[in-house]
Parts: sequence; C-alpha cells; structure tokens
Amino acid sequence: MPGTISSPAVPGDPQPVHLRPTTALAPRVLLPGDPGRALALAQVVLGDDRRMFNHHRGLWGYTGTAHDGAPLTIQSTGMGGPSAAIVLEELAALGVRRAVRVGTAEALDAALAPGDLVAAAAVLAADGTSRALGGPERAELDAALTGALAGAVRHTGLVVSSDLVYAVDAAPARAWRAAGALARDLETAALAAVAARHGIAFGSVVAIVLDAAGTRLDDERATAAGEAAGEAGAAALTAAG
Ligand SMILES: O=P(O)(O)O[C@H]1O[C@H](CO)[C@@H](O)[C@H]1O
Ligand SMILES: O=c1cc[nH]c(=O)[nH]1
Repeated sequence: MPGTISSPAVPGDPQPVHLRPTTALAPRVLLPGDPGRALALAQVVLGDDRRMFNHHRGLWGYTGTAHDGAPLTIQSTGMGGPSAAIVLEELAALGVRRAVRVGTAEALDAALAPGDLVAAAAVLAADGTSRALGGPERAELDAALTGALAGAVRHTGLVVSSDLVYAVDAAPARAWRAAGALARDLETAALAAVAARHGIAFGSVVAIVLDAAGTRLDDERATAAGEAAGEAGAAALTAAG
C-alpha cells in the first residue's frame, strides 16, 4: 500500500527502524550508552576512514577500520534496557555477530574505586527488559570476550542491571551486594538477553563513575573512564578474534 513499508517478515528479526545506516556495518560492535562516548571512541579506535552512519533518535553510530585492520562499528544504545534492546535487535538484523558493551556503572562493592574498570563475567537480571525477553535471572557472558577483557582490567565478576539510576529503596542494592554483585548498570542484562536470542557473542565492561560511598567522578574523569572501557572493549574484540 502506498505510504507503508512491509512489516517484519519474522517476529524478533525486524527491519531496522530506529537505526538508519547509510553504509554497511561491521559484524563486531562496541556498544556505549552515551552517544558522546561513541563519537570519542570513533576518534580513538577507528582509522581515518571512519564515518557516522546513524544519528536517528540521537543514537550516534560510527563505522570504520580498527587498528587491527578489520572493520569495527560503534553504536550508542541510549540509556536503559528498552533502548538498548531495540538497538541490538536491529544490529542483529544488520548482521552483527559479536558485541561488547562499553559502559559506566555504580559500584556496589566498596573495594571498587572511581575510575576502575569491571569486566562482567555474568549479569544478574533485575531489570524489566531482560525478563520480558525471557532471559534468565543470571546470565553468563561470552567466555572468550570476558577472558580477553579480564586480562585488561582490574576486576572481573558479577554485575547487576536494574531499571533505576535514582533508587527509591536501598533494599535491592543490599541484596545484590549480598549476591556478590560488584557493580550496577542499566543495560548489560537486556543486551545479554537480546544477544542470546540471536547467538551474538556478548561481553560487557563498565567504568565505575560512582563508588559505594557515593563519591561521583567529575565529568572529565568520568569521560576518561568511559573511554578507557571503550578501548578495553576494542582490544578484547581483537584479542578474542
Ligand atoms: O554510560 P552508559 O553506558 O550510558 O551507562 C550508564 O550510564 C547511564 C546512567 O547514567 C545508564 O545508561 C547506565 O547504564
Ligand atoms: O547506573 C548508573 C551508571 C552510571 N552512573 C550512575 O549513576 N548510575
């Protein structure tokens, strides 16, 4: 019918709607939440052939050749599980096979210092999106990517994903800490659930921007920490080949 486009042929395998790529994408991708981090990483980990391929919905995406000579895409997911799930679902339809979230997070473990990087070996799903997708309460992330990240960062372990940055109740954080979670973000669990549905190898590394005592990094140091997570993610995609 004029003025319409064909609906997805296969439920769960949609035509990209929120991403509008203007060029082919790489089969491997870094997934920062923050579009600004996507731009900063594009300038650091991609060569001179880098180009922006998406700005629709403010989801800045870049693609080019990484320092290992292979194509690499960097796509921001926005904040929260629902946005992240949309983005990875559409990247799956666009052929992505390996993905690493390169994010920021709040520490639960008092041993973590602001600026520390944490590789998520596993994620506890305390968010609505991963549960709506039928994901497990606890998901293990890709062993090869996690192993490569673990070699580059100070902490590797359990991360939890929730739906609230501004919590209204301290009890959940106490329970996550008791379960051994080192840090909390919003997207790792949702991305793990989408990745599992599509057979995408998925890892996650997060920079601590708020410690367990409530000390928050200033903008400059938080930006640098997020970029360090991004560089660790790019190196892990190379190392885990
Ligand atoms: O810095 P990014 O990757 O966006 O990740 C974290 O920062 C946002 C909250 O400040 C949430 O998206 C959270 O998961
Ligand atoms: O979940 C998060 C991640 C980064 N910073 C926060 O304050 N919360």
